[in-house]
Amino acid sequence: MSYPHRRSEHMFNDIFLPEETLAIRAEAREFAELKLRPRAHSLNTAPERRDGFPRELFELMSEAGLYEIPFASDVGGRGLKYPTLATLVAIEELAYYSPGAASALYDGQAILVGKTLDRADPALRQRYLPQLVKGGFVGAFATSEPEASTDLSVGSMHSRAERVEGGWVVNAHKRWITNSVAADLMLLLCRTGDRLTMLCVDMHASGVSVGEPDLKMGNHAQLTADVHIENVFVADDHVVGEVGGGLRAALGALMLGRMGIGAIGVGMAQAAVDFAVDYSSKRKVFGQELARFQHWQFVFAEHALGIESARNLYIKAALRYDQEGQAEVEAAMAKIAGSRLAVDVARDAIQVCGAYGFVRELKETSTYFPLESIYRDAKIGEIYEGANEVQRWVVARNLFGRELIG
Ligand SMILES: CC(C)(COP(=O)(O)OP(=O)(O)OC[C@H]1O[C@@H](n2cnc3c(N)ncnc32)[C@H](O)[C@@H]1OP(=O)(O)O)[C@@H](O)C(=O)NCCC(=O)NCCSC(=O)CCS(=O)O
Repeated sequence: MSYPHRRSEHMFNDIFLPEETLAIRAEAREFAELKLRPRAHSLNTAPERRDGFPRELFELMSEAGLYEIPFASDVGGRGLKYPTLATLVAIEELAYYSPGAASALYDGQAILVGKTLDRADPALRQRYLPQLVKGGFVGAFATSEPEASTDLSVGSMHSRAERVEGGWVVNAHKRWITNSVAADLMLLLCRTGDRLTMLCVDMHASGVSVGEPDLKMGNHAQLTADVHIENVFVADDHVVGEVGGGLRAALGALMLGRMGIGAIGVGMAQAAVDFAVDYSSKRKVFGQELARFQHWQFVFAEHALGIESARNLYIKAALRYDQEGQAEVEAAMAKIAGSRLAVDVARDAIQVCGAYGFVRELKETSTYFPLESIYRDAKIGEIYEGANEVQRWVVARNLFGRELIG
């Protein structure tokens, strides 16, 4: 396919972003154009397979230094002043071509795994984070279970670790675990008595097994699978944070992950708008271009407004986090706005493009079309890393107060 002009070039001004963030956007965009774009169609449409982990892309991302962006220089990172902001801008650029790859290889690897390790105790952090920054291992972040995901309370969690001398013996069954088919290390949330604890588990230990990847509606580049852990020993020095502090560790990382989902939604929405605006500016019906119909002008003007708002929201969430170390409400809002926008834009973009929106590959001309996969990929944003209903709850309890809302 021929790629459309990016409307964000003249519609969105990064005027208040620091120079370092602008440089990261340019760098990530160049990487996405050169390395991701040629692989995007296959990544976004090939069905999930156990041997389908996009290792080549993972290695290209490592070589390009993309995993250095979120971290401080003592672990080999860039040592940026606004690392979260830079990370989110990079994730938006990756998601423009492949939301699934952006989600698995950046949100999952760099944010959920990387940022959790970043806040682990110094020895564990130094042991693993420099390796992650160099692309030395694939990580997985495991909170969800067959019957626990939105509700991560102790009562709903079945995975558990029992105290033994020098550490813990773990028995667990986790579900929807991103990157697990290729993971070397997994951060596991489990019960330790009446509290939850996060443990760092060697995925090559005997007793760890990973199922076949799930066949999902979208995000095919993001492989998820069940993980079973039977009587695996985890030493005390592989507890992430404090014993009993696992939910705090998980929710702290998920808060950043939710900003990432917001940025992914913006990248997808921008890609869909760019394609649809190009198409509707050229395609004639009843003697005039689709874009001349006021209906479509209003629809896409609303979506331009939505992109402007959602992009500014994730930027604000990241900036606040970089300055104050907390941005729970902004992260929740950024996730809702970006993920909802992606679904809405993808639906309307397909509608205006008709069959050229619905098709994945036109056989007559061997041409690929992007909207079909964007529509499929968009839906999960409203669900994972804390369903949008939970995000509304987070906003509401800040609005009304915990005494009333809980
Ligand atoms: C539904 C919830 C919002 C309910 O939360 P709770 O009221 O049960 O929890 P809190 O009392 O608010 O907090 C518990 C604990 O965590 C600490 N905490 C909370 N927020 C933060 C934060 N932003 N940063 C750091 N720490 C935080 C808080 O201080 C408490 O610590 P202590 O107990 O005092 O030590 C909540 O349960 C929720 O958000 N649920 C959704 C869970 C979720 O996102 N599930 C998705 C799982 S992962 C996934 O989808 C796939 C990932 S993928 O592969 O991409």
